[in-house]
Amino acid sequence: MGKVWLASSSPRRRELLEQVGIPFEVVTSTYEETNQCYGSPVELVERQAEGKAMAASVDGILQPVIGADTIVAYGNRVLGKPEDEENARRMLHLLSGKVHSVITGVCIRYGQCIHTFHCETKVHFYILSDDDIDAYITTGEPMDKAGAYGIQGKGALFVERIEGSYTNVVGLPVEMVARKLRNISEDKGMNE
Ligand SMILES: Cc1cn([C@H]2C[C@H](O)[C@@H](COP(=O)(O)OP(=O)(O)OP(=O)(O)O)O2)c(=O)[nH]c1=O
Repeated sequence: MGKVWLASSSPRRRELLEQVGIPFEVVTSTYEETNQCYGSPVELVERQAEGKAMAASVDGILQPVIGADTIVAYGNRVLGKPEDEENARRMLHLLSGKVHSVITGVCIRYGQCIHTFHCETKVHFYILSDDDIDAYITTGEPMDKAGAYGIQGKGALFVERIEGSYTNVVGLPVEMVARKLRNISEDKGMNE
């Protein structure tokens, strides 16, 4: 199948593909994200993942193009990346001592075919003090991450346990992606 094209500016998604040895190139996507939830959180992330994959500047290529979108869902609230430090503080207060979901939508566009799926991980947070939250915000780590924390960084100290995929929380469920890519390439082989 050769290299996949990753329509993402997220360093985490690159690192995850590198970690498991999936060869890739990064391409830019002109898709404008929204956290307006017109349907369920799953519909939102899947639609945004499709938008990112479809808006990647790779017309006519024969390799798979991957777009992904990660959000935090708590009750009926959808948390994307915080707009500012105050917003990050509010998000972390909301998640303190509670269980939330991290949902990543993934779209793999391959020729005329679009394969869209999602992965959900439940994350249990310890109770966080105001001091914990303030100290964390000064690290700058929350600002480019959905839900205002990074499980792969200092945010790990907030997490009591997770149920489901760890890589999904970091931004790309690579175990699902690898399996889907293998299925896609096997189907393609059979159809040739
Ligand atoms: C919950 C959580 C999220 N995140 C990150 C993963 C995603 O990069 C980010 C959510 O933002 P996204 O909009 O999914 O992705 P992005 O804007 O970083 O990259 P692109 O749209 O170009 O693909 O939050 C972590 O790194 N660690 C975590 O623990």
